[in-house]
Amino acid sequence: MTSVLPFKIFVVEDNAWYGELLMHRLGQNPNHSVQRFSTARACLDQLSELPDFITLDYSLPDAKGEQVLRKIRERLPNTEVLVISGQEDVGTAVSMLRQGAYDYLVKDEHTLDRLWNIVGKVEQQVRLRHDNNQLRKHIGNRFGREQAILGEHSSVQLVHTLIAKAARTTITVSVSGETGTGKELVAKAIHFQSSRAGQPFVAVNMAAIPRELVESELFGHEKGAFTGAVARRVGRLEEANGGTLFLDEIADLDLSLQAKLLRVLQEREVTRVGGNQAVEFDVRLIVATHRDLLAEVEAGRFREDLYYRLLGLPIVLPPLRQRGNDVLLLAEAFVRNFCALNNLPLRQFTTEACDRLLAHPFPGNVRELKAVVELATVLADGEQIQAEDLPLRAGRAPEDPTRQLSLRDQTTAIVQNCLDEMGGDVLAVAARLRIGKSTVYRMIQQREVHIG
Ligand SMILES: Nc1ncnc2c1ncn2[C@@H]1O[C@H](COP(=O)(O)OP(=O)(O)OP(=O)(O)O)[C@@H](O)[C@H]1O
Repeated sequence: MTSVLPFKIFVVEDNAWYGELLMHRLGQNPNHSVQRFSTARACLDQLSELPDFITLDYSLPDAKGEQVLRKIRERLPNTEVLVISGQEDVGTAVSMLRQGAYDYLVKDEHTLDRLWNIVGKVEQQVRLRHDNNQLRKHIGNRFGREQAILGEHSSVQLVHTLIAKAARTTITVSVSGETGTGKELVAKAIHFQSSRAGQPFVAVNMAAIPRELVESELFGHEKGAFTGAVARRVGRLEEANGGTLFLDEIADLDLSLQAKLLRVLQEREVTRVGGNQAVEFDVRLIVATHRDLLAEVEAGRFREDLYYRLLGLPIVLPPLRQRGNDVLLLAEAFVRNFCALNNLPLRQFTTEACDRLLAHPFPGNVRELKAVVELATVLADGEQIQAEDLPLRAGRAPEDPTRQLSLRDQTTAIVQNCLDEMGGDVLAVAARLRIGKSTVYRMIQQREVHIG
C-alpha cells in the first residue's frame, strides 16, 4: 500500500471536547482521514465506508461498549477497535478484550500518546495486510497468464466451464484423473478465478505425509502435544483460513482421520492436537484423487458419509491419450515456453515426431509429455525435433480406474477362458478352478458364458 491511500479512522465519542482532542491528535498524520460520531447508531450506519480503525468510547448515550463492539465485529471482523473508557474497571476491560477489542485505554494524561502508538502499529499491520493481498492478486494474475490450462478438446473445454462455475461459489470440488492430468492446476485455477484469489491457497498431499503426522499437519498441535511437538503449530486448515485448501490424494487418508475430518468440516471449527479450544475456520475445499473414490467406498476403505461431503462438484480430467490433437497443441506450447525461457531458437516437430507423440500412451500424462518434449528440445541438433529425439519409453497406459472390471466380469472372463481351453468340458473346468460344477452350469444357463 502506498502512502497515498488514507488510513480511515472513526472516533466514536459523545463528549465533543474530548472527541475534538482525539481527532486533532490523530489528524496530525496527513495519511489519516478521521471522522467523529457522537452516537453508536451514527457510527454503525456508516460502517459501509469500511474504516481501518475505530476508537470507541465505552459509555455512549445510546449503547454500551459491549453491544457496539459486537455489532462492529460482526460486520467488520478485520477492523481493529480500541475501547476508551472514563473509568478504570478491570472486569469491563477483560470482557471487552475477550470480545475482540484490540486494547482498552482509560482516559488519563497518557491516553493520547498511547493512542498514537497503537494507531501507528495497527496502521502498519493494515498496510502490510493490504500489500500482501495485492501481491497475492498479482501472483494470481500471473498464474492466470502463465499457468493456463491448455487444450481444445471438448473434454478440456468442459473442464474450463466447470472451473468457471465452481469459482463463482464456495462449493467443494472433487477433481479426479490419472497422475499428471492437471488436478492441481485445476484447483489453482478455481482458487485464482474466485473471490478468494487474494487469500492463501494451501495444498496438502495426503500420500506425502507420514501417517502419524497427518493429524497435526491438518489440524495443528499445541506445544508438548506429543514427543517432538516443541512449539505450537497452526494446522493447514487454519493456515488456509479465508482461502482454499487443496487436499491431494484424499483416498490415502486413514479411516480414523476420515472420521475426524468429516466432523471438523461439518462443525467448521478445528481443535489442535493436544488443545482444548476450538478455532473457527472458513475454507473452500478442493480434493483430488487418481483413484475411483466410489470403488474405495465400496471396498470399505473410504467412509461413505465423507465421500458425499466431499463430492461437491466433480471434475473429471481425462487422460492425455483421450484428448486427441491436444497432445500436439500442448507439446508445441511447452517447446515454445522452454525455448523462450532458455533463449533458444524455436524448434519445430517433424511429421514423424508428431506421429510418435500421437501414438504414445503417456501413462504419466501431461507431466510426462512436458518432460519428454523439453528433453527432446535439448537433444535436438537442428531447428527440428526428430522422432528419434523423443525419449519415449515403451509403456502401457494405466488402466482407467473407472473402467476396472467388476469381480463378476472378471469371474466370467476366467470361466469363459477356461471353458474354451478345456473344449467345453464343464467338469474339468470346475475341477481346475475349484468351483462347483453347478456354478458353471448356472453361468451357461444364464448365458454369462458359452460353450464353443
Ligand atoms: N492442460 C494443461 N495445460 C498446460 N499444462 C498442464 C495441463 N495439464 C497439466 N499441465 C502441467 O502438467 C504438470 C502436472 O500437472 P498437475 O501437477 O496439476 O497434475 P496432477 O494431476 O495434480 O498430478 P498428480 O496426480 O501427480 O498430483 C504441471 O507442470 C502442469 O502445469
